[in-house]
Amino acid sequence: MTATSGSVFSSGRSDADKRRGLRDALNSGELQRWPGAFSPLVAKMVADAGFEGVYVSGAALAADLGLPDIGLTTLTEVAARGGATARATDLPTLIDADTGFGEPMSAARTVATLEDAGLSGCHLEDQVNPKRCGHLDGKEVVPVDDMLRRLGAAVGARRDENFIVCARTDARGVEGLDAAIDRAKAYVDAGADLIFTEALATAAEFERFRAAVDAPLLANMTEFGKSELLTAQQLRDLGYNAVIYPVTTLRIAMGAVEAGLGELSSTGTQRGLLDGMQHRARLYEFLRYADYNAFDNQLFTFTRPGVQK
Ligand SMILES: C[C@](O)(C(=O)O)[C@H](CC(=O)O)C(=O)O
Ligand SMILES: [Mg+2]
Repeated sequence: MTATSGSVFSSGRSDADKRRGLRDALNSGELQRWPGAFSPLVAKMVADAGFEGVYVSGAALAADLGLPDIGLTTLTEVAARGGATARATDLPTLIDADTGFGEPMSAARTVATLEDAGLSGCHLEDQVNPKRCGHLDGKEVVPVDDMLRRLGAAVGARRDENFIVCARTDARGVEGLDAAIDRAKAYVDAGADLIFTEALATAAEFERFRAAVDAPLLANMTEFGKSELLTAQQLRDLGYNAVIYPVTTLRIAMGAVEAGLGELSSTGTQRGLLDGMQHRARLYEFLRYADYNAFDNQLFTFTRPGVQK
C-alpha cells in the first residue's frame, strides 16, 4: 500500500474529501486511531501501518525544534509543518493548535490558516497563555467564558463545515473531573465537534466522561503522563471515538537515535546498527522514488510531433 495515491507531489485526496471522511468517521462509532507524526515521512509510515488518521503534536513539533512545549512556537511554524504533514498522505490530519496563538481573533485566524494548509481539524485548549504540557503540574485554565469566546471565534472562522474544531479541556488536573465535564458540555453547546479529555487518570474517569457528555470524545494516550495507558480495545469498549498517541513515534525514534549514537561513538562504526535501521530501499518506497523517476523520464522523453530530438 502506498501512503498517497495519485500525484507524487501532494495528497491524492482533496482536503474537502478528507474532512467529510473525518466527520463521518467520528460519527461512525468506530475508534479512530491517530499516531503523532513528527514529520511528513512519519505520516506516510502511519498511513502505511493502517491507522485511520494522523496527528500533529505541538509537543513533538516544539521538541523537534529543540524547544519545550510552553507556547513558544508560532502559527506560521505550526501551519507549515502541519500542512506538509497533511499533504503527505490521504488520511485526515488533526493538529494541535494549543490555545489558538493569542486572543479569540487569533484563534479565528488560526482556524482559517490551518484550513488553508490542508488540515482536517485542530484542537484548542482552555489553558491560559502561555500554555504548559497537559500532563505537568502547575498549568492553569481560563474562565469558561473566555474559552467559549475562543471557541466561538474558531467555529465561526471555518469555511468548510467539516473542518473539525476539537475543544480540549485541561480542567481535570486543575478543577477536578466534575468541572472538566461541565466545561466539556459548555464547549459542545458552543459548537465543538469533538472533546479532548486531557489527563484523565483512570479508565473509570474515561467512563464517567463518556456517560456525561453527548459528543464524540478523544483520548490522549501519551506516555509517562497522568493517564493510565488504555488499549485501543479498552477505549472502544468505553465508547471513545478517537485516540491520539501524540509523542509515541518521536519517543521511539529518539530512543533509537540516542542508543545508536552511543554505539557509533563507542565502537567507531554503525555496522552493528544496520539491522535496526530503515533500509535505503524501504525509505525510497515511502518516498515513491520510482514514481518520481517515471515522472522525470516522461519529461526527458517528451517530444513534440514533427520535431526531431
Ligand atoms: C497532546 C499534547 O498536547 C501534544 O502536544 O502532543 C501533549 C502531549 C505530551 O506532552 O505528552 C499534552 O498532553 O499536553
Ligand atoms: Mg500540545
